[in-house]
Amino acid sequence: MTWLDLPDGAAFDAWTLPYGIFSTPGEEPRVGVAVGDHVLDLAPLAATGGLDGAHLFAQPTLNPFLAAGRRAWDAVRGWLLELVTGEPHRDLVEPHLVPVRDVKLRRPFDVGDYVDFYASQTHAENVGQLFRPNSPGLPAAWRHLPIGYHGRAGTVVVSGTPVTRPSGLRRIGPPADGRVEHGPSLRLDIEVEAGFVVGTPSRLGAPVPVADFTEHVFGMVLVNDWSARDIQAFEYVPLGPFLGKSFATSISPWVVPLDALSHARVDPPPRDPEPAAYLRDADPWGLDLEFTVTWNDTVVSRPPFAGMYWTPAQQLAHLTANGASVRTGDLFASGTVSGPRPGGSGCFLELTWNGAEPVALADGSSRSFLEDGDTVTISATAAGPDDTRIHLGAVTGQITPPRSHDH
Ligand SMILES: O=C(O)/C=C/C(=O)CC(=O)CC(=O)O
Ligand SMILES: [Ca+2]
Ligand SMILES: [Mg+2]
Repeated sequence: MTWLDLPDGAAFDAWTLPYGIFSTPGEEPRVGVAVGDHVLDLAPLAATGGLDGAHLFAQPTLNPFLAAGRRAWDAVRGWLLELVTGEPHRDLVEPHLVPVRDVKLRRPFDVGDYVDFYASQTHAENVGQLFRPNSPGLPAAWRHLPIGYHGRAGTVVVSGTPVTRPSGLRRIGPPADGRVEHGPSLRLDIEVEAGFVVGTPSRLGAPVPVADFTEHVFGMVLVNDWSARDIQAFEYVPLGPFLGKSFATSISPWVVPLDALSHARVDPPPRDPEPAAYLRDADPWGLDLEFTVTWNDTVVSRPPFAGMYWTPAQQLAHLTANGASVRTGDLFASGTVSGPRPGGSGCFLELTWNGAEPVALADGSSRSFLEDGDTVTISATAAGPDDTRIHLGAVTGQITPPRSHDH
């Protein structure tokens, strides 16, 4: 279906066509589209190929293209699909393919507001048991609305950015001892999530109906919501996560357009109770995505996204239900993706049951939480055309030691 010579394996195919920001030595960062092991340099291709709006791609961020809206996104994707599938376009396209090994990938968009949800029932029940052993499993509101919190947009970093181990106040010893100390986190964790990127803004005072999701949301990134469990567990009552998560949130460099996920739509789980009218959808859909979590060189889990209780469209409807508006570049993440079966944990808190059941890595070592020098890579696939699975890229990060005066 494509004239491109694509490598086998984990690379993007000629259908996914994700957008990112890349630079080459001595040149300005600009918009690229990933295919195989190449990046398509969109601005000069659009200029020579006669596409309107080439200026949207000679930019150091995707925001102008995100703001251009659904009709522009559809037009550019249609044009790209035509170019990569039609052999006659080869001479036009080939001069604008840059080997991915020669480029530096940047944070793909300027993040407006960042919201993190809590949509996996398994994750909510597990964290409930571990953090609140004497309380009911799910919080009272959980089945009525998609619980979330506003996170820190300014510390959303692109894949590959080192993550410094945060320091903070945490309990030492049994809670009954009441000892609290300041120091480097001893329970540094990951959270596997899908992040949704807003293109078209909404108006202040005008909630976004569930059915309008695709008018506003451009696409998806992979998210690692790094979490310092000891700092979080001490600080979060009653206002929620603060310093335990705000030090860094990593996203993949490539934003996969929603249209590339059209074959991955699945029915969400049954709802009980029936949600309020503003959260109902005539045609509700979740996504069949499968994540893979690699800790150093060992695959430690494969969290499935299809069973997430609240859908991205319900999350956007909820986020705006009080009249709060969204802006171009806003990011909202699904919440930790943990499936009900063994091997599906989306964080190490659950995988190792708060350290009680360490995991063995391929090098013979074992882990409960992250150590300095550890690298975690989260990749994902989705159901694609013709029963294929498409690759959605990866988000990776390595832990660097705490700043020296924090010891
Ligand atoms: O249940 C809690 O107190 C905390 C839960 C989390 O840390 C998870 C969070 O950030 C939301 C999510 O990713 O699902
Ligand atoms: Ca999270
Ligand atoms: Mg975070």
